[in-house]
Amino acid sequence: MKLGYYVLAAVIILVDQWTKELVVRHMELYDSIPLVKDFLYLTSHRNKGAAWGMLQGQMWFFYIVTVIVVIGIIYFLIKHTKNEPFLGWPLSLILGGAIGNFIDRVFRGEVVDFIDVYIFTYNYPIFNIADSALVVGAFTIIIATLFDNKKKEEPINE
Ligand SMILES: CCC[C@@H]1OC(=O)[C@@H](C)C[C@H](C)CCCCC(=O)CCC[C@@H](CC)/C=C/C=C(\COC)CC[C@@H](O)[C@@H](O)C[C@H](O)CNC1=O
Repeated sequence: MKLGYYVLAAVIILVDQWTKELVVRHMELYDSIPLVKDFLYLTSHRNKGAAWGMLQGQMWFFYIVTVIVVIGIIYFLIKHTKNEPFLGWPLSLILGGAIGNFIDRVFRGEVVDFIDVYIFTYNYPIFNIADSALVVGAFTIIIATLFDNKKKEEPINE
């Protein structure tokens, strides 16, 4: 149970909450500031749901899922990072991201989003630092697990 993992999660939460506070304080809702024309904008947005605005307003569902995710990750960080050290930091990213959005859901009743990306003509749903940490953490674990399984399947060369 490395303290470093919790520090990483705490840093994610602080950066996430700080950026959301800046957006709430200095931007009107739906204000949009182009950072990179046709690609990256800072757009003040709110979401009462999950990814792609799914399950709008189902706050209790989100509270329960987040608490389960957080408890599961803390359990994993305590139990499993001894023999699988590579899992520690992606779990911390997910932990920080989940708590970051949880704080919004509890204190604002909605999540503050502001990272507005256009991939060619597709306007990807506006997200935030917490979402980024969640997705990076989740993908890292998926890929690491795939590689890990692949390694186990490879025949041992005599
Ligand atoms: C990142 C998970 C979403 C995040 O989950 C959370 O909080 C967790 C801790 C609690 C949820 C109740 C449970 C997760 C459900 C899993 C899920 O949803 C499948 C995701 C797949 C993934 C494959 C790539 C898409 C990702 C999309 C987006 C993020 O891309 C970077 C777009 C984000 C925008 O729609 C933005 O408005 C969302 C808003 O900020 C609230 N955020 C959440 O609900």
